[in-house]
Amino acid sequence: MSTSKPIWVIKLGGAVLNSEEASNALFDVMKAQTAFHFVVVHGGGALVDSWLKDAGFATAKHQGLRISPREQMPYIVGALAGTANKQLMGAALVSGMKPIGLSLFEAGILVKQKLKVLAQVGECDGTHDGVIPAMLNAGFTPIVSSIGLGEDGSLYNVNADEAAAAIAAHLKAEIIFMTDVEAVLDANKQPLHELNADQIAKLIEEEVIVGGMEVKVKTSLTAAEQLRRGVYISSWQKPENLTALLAGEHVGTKITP
Ligand SMILES: Nc1ncnc2c1ncn2[C@@H]1O[C@H](COP(=O)(O)OP(=O)(O)O)[C@@H](O)[C@H]1O
Ligand SMILES: CC(=O)N[C@@H](CCC(=O)OP(=O)(O)O)C(=O)O
Repeated sequence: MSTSKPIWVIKLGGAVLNSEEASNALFDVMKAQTAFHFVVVHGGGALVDSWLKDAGFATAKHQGLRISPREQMPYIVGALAGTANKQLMGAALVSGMKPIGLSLFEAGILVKQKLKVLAQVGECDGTHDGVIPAMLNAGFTPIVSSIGLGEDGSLYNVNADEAAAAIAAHLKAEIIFMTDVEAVLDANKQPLHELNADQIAKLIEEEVIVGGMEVKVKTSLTAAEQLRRGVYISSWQKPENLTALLAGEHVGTKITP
């Protein structure tokens, strides 16, 4: 099914959940941009950290991905597909949008286990039609968590940047990664305006880009290669960044294929 307008996938890092002002302002921008359809894909890593801590679990990451033992999944799913998703739906509603909360399955993305050592961490593994085009045509704004379902019906925790990129590829949509820093920073904490594959590999090797940002730059590079154009990483802290990016202006770091 095709849609009447170009689609933009907006990946929102989970820290936006701590700023009602920023999330409301971002949805105000989307509401005002009537020439586009928007699909919001969100994280919530910090919320998961706090829920797991409160429940008495230790949590660890491997190359930016949270090792997700089966017994922790109720908390991870509850935080991401529950509280984080519904909180953002509330913000969208306040901006006059009609939000619909989805997981990766309804968004058309199938998931399988990534690596045995990461337990219930999923990776995107194929697609089916999903409901997003129908929802967009019906006037809804999909708000998608990064919780996925495997073929056997078990729940998986997918990194939200990877989830957003898979949805954008599936929908043949454009994508913007909005995070809690203005740009990718160099070893002197200065913003990098543009990065290509070689520079990314070097900065990861030198451990200048680490953790969540390592996943984000790698995923952005794959998305840029698929789209055959630059993909931006910038901050949700300034909602005007989103307006500028939609107008084709340079904000933050451009990852080039
Ligand atoms: N070179 C770097 N430049 C900027 N941020 C970096 C860098 N390396 C690691 N980071 C960290 O990556 C974080 C963003 O990744 P992450 O927390 O996964 O974001 P999000 O939740 O928005 O997806 C930043 O807040 C910063 O702490
Ligand atoms: C497997 C994995 O690491 N999943 C992430 C999903 C949330 C996420 O990616 O949140 P941000 O976008 O806020 O970083 C996690 O559990 O933290």
